[in-house]
Amino acid sequence: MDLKSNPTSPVLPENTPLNISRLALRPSVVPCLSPTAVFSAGLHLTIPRKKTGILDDVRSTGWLDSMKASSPPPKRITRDANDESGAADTDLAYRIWMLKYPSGLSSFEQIASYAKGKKIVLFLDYDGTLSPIVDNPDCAIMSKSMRAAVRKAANCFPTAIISGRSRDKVLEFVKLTELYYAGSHGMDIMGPVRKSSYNDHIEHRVKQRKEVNIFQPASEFLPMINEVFNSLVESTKDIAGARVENNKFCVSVHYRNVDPANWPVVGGIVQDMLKDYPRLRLTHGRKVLEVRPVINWDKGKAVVFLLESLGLNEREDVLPIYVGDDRTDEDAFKVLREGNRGYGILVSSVPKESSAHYSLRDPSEVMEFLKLLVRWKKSNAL
Ligand SMILES: O=P(O)(O)OC[C@H]1O[C@H](O[C@H]2O[C@H](CO)[C@@H](O)[C@H](O)[C@H]2O)[C@H](O)[C@@H](O)[C@@H]1O
Repeated sequence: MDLKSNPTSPVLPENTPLNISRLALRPSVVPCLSPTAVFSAGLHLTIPRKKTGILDDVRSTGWLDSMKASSPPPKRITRDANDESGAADTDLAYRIWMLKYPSGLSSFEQIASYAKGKKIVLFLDYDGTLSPIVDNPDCAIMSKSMRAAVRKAANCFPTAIISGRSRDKVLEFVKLTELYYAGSHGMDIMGPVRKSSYNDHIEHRVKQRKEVNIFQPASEFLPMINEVFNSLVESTKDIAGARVENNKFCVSVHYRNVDPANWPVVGGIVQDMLKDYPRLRLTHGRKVLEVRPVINWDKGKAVVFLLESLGLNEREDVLPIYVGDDRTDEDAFKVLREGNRGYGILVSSVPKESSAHYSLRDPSEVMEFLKLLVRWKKSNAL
């Protein structure tokens, strides 16, 4: 079948570029405060605009600015006197940002009181949430203590990992069979066996002596994704540090280790390639360009699908909690916020505009949060 010209449901009618404006950073949360930053009565910061920071507003320009803004700068190890004041400004901006996105740890009592009498369902992103961001994607190993925390959480609550990675890769990292897994940004779901309105795309399998449903709404894109993967490997092979990852139903083009002077070259290669594939689109992650099918499917849809498969969708007595760090997690945060269904928790060490309700600074805080949930569940079961 010629996928370049043959749309099928749930494929969108036309190429839908990333809506950068909805991901835009508000000037009031940019962390690089100058001494002239001004407070207004409503704890609002007025920050003179600078066009040099990595967190510059991404609305004004296209994909290149989006690439620059895609990940917080690495933490400095040494600081001079000026850096100290910069660090204080950054910390202040973070604390102000937390008024809007309170810490999931310090607000735990509030979350727990809302969860009382409800069944919690946990959704966890992988990179940047369960494992710290590292330079080499193959080395994003999950710590033993994090694995233990996830295992304990999964013994208390239905738990799913929703990742941009291929499902096999994320299972290889996490190594826990008691979870549900959604790879390729939710386009490859291994979930519980139950009736669902998505029957057309569901395949029933037995895996590890367990009956599971495999849901792959973009399965017909597989040959195209492979073709694009091979072509991107070839066209980026001479760019030092560039790395192309096959995530089964999407392709990641990493530029974290590419000299920033060459970012436009990487971006240009991906943009040029997309011209030949109008049924693929580009999204941005943390120092990564993601090429994926233009289908009406994302991590938010995957959350709803899994809730439905578990028989827990749209129930007053169910509280879904989604923890994630990336732009693609925003689709899930939105679903939870818009339907007033549950809580999104953004993992970020820098202020970011988000549809999440709460925040956690880094994976170590995610682990603490999971432990608190388990402790709370056990003390409530007594
Ligand atoms: O949805 P996620 O589980 O967060 O996956 C999103 C992407 O994560 C990985 O890339 C990111 O983490 C790498 C390891 O820390 C880092 O080197 C890279 O810069 C980040 O973008 C993964 O490699 C991608 O394929 C995923 O799409």
